[in-house]
Amino acid sequence: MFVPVVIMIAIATFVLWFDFAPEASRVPLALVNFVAVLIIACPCALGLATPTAIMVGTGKGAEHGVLIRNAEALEKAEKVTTVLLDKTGTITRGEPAVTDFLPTNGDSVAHLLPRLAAVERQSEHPLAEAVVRYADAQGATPGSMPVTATAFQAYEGRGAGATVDGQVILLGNRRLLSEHNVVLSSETEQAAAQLLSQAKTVLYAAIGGHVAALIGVADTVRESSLAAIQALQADGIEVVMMTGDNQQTAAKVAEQVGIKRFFAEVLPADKAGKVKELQAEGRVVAMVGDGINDAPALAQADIGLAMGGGTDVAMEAAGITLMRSDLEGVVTAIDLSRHTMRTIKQNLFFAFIYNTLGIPIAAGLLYPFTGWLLSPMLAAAAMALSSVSVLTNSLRLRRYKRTA
Ligand SMILES: Nc1ncnc2c1ncn2[C@@H]1O[C@H](COP(=O)(O)OP(=O)(O)OP(=O)(O)O)[C@@H](O)[C@H]1O
Ligand SMILES: [Cu+]
Repeated sequence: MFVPVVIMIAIATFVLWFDFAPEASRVPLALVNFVAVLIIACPCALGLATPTAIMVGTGKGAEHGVLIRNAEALEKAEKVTTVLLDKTGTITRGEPAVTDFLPTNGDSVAHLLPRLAAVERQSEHPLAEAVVRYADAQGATPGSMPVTATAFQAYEGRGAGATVDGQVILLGNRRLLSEHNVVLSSETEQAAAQLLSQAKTVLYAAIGGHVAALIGVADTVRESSLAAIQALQADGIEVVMMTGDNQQTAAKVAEQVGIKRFFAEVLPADKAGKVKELQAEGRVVAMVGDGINDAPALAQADIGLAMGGGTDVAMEAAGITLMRSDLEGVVTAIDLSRHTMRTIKQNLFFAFIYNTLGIPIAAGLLYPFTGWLLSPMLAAAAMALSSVSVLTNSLRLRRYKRTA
């Protein structure tokens, strides 16, 4: 579009000068102005406008621990209206630790713990690791035979199960037990409610179809989470939380960090669906997560941000990786995107104004009134100047400091 129009203007310039200029000088004048139009119209500044700003912006991001893998993420971040945060490992540290171990039917801890740990040793879930770590720290009864679990089964988003000493052991959330028709006594319910009220995750262990223990697991909220979430909200961005954890624990954590809307008990397979739901409400969604099961949601979101300490799968699915592993990076990414996009708009203006003002002058439009003509040399200088101003403007981004 641009090129044919410029060529047409150049040809028109030639023809008009040829027709209207004095006989003697009409060929050189027509030729010189023809060339001047072509030179001033050279869109090199236009071509530099976006990539230079993106380059400087990306470098600036890296300096602040925000690794931008694709330019598209940087361009889109300014349009984000909703930030969807995974709970575990994103808002919280993702270092769960067992704080309570409550046998519920008379079995001793020494009897239960090695059996439950044997099941969890075969699971890769962070909560399973917490149970194993706890069991190891308690020192499984010395001299006793190591317990082995067979027929291990992982229940996605619910827990795990295996057979130990010929008995089926189930370990996971409430849903896992309900699905296996294990009923809870009212005392057990109360003990669980007590743990839940402390923002702990409760794991229910059933042996042979009966509840045998409750395990309380705590994961602390990162110190920086609250401030980052408040900064986003102050910017008019809605912050939503999503987790596979239970309703009560989710509500507690959300409350601690000032989040009003959250989705709890979301199965791993449904996480991407939640992103779609928000997008269907007309929101531009940035998803922040760390786990393997966050990857589809990260890919579905308009921008995916992965925690640097998280899984490789998450980082691969995300356009941006936060090296400092805290939510500050989300604020920086969005703020940086705004600055970069503003720079790009200014650049396009600079590039465009040179061309649009330059072309008519080069064509000799002002000649009849002022006697002004743009020699090809000046045209070349003007063109170079537009590129220089675009570059200088992009380099201004190097002084970027986060404002929020
Ligand atoms: N190996 C396991 N052992 C015990 N409980 C488990 C196990 N795997 C899953 N669960 C239970 O299922 C729930 C959901 O697990 P899921 O992996 O979907 O999310 P999450 O780890 O709780 O957190 P988030 O979604 O915030 O990253 C856990 O909160 C836990 O109660
Ligand atoms: Cu040029």
